[in-house]
Amino acid sequence: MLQELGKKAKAASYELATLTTAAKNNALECIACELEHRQGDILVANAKDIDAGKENGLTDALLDRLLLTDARLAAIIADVRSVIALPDPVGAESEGKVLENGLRLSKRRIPLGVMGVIYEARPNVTIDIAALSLKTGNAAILRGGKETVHSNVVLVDVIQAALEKAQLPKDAIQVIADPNRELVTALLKMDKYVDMIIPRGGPGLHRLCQEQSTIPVITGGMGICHAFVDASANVEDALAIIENAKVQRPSACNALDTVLVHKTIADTFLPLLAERLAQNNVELRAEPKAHIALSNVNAKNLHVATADCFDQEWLALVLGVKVVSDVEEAIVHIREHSTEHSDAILTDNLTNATRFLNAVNSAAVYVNASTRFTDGSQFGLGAEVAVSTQKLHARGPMGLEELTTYKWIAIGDGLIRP
Ligand SMILES: NC(=O)C1=CN([C@@H]2O[C@H](COP(=O)(O)OP(=O)(O)OC[C@H]3O[C@@H](n4cnc5c(N)ncnc54)[C@H](OP(=O)(O)O)[C@@H]3O)[C@@H](O)[C@H]2O)C=CC1
Ligand SMILES: N[C@@H](CCC(=O)OP(=O)(O)O)C(=O)O
Repeated sequence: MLQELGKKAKAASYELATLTTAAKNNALECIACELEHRQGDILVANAKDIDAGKENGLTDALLDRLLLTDARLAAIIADVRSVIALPDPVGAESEGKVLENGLRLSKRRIPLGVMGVIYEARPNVTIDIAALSLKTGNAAILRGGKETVHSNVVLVDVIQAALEKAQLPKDAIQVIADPNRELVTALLKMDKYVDMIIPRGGPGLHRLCQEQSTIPVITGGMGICHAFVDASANVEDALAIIENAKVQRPSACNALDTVLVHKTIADTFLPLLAERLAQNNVELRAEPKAHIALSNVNAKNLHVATADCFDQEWLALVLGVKVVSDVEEAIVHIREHSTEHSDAILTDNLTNATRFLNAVNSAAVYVNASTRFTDGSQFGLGAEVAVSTQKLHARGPMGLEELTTYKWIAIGDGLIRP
């Protein structure tokens, strides 16, 4: 079954690679219209996933990730239309030159081919990946989280119906509906048909891909994200940024996990932070110095940090807190504990901001802004296929450009190499 999926995806990818931008945009508009038209079916399927999720004891955060509503569907449709409005990177020529022998050379941007994407139980991701893949002339085989299988089957059915209306191969976007994990492992070996594997998920999934994949992998990895509050930070701004980064959507990979506070402001800043976060029921896990700074505060959610606290991606309303001597100690801590996803410095000191930007090598490094911005839509990329936490060939939110590669175009006139 999987081999058949791969074969069809490969065949579709050859056709997609030569489409005009207008044809691809037309297909995306058909998808937007079909999503509007089939809204009822989609919400019914999603309700089945939600009911099953509740029966299986999914947490509120995971149920929220799974849920579709009228408003969320409208936002998904708007995202498809924003991808239509973006420039198509495919076909762009660069580095054009004529060699002394007359050979005319240039680089032309082309699709990757077929992408295998394994991702969490979030139905909007299905549409995001499909839209970005189609706009870049790629085919995709999708394997979303098992909890979202009803939603994904209907969403891919909607996409395929729209592709047929647009007279494009429906196999451009296919779904693995069987939740058996052995199929994921089998997908990782389909190098004959699949050009790139993109796993969005936790360490178990990444280990599996590292050990089993015979196909290049771009990892959308977990985020252990930090904010360093420097001595010169604007207190009100710092409190608002930390609150946003921790509370606005704690289950996301770009949510904050650890706050590092400069020792000279620890006694004043930490009680204010504890008070602010208590209003949002955030639990603090404080290392000894931070715990002392909080000792006079009636912090009902305060706990002593255990050894592994600073290597946790909480995905919940929990925050590690530590006092550091200066920006250098903050950088050392981040190098040791960060997953190189998103890290921030909150400061009014230009020298320290510059030092942090140069020394911290995460996919997104922020000055005086929330780590929650690491997102394709927020970065103006329309959507994202994943937030890459590796160095090759893409980093951070992967939009259209990151789903392409290039080939050299060489035009001669009967030229031979002497
Ligand atoms: N950087 C990024 O782009 C993103 C990162 N994340 C990260 O993902 C994690 C949370 O998502 P969560 O859903 O819990 O992630 P999981 O890793 O548990 O699941 C993600 C997907 O991988 C599959 N999977 C996981 N382990 C295996 C395995 N051993 N064999 C086969 N398939 C496997 C799951 O399948 P199944 O359905 O069977 O469980 C699911 O489809 C966090 O760490 C978060 O930071 C999340 C979104 C985006
Ligand atoms: N794109 C996201 C971040 C990645 C994401 O979807 O995370 P998750 O909540 O783990 O599925 C956002 O910030 O909106």
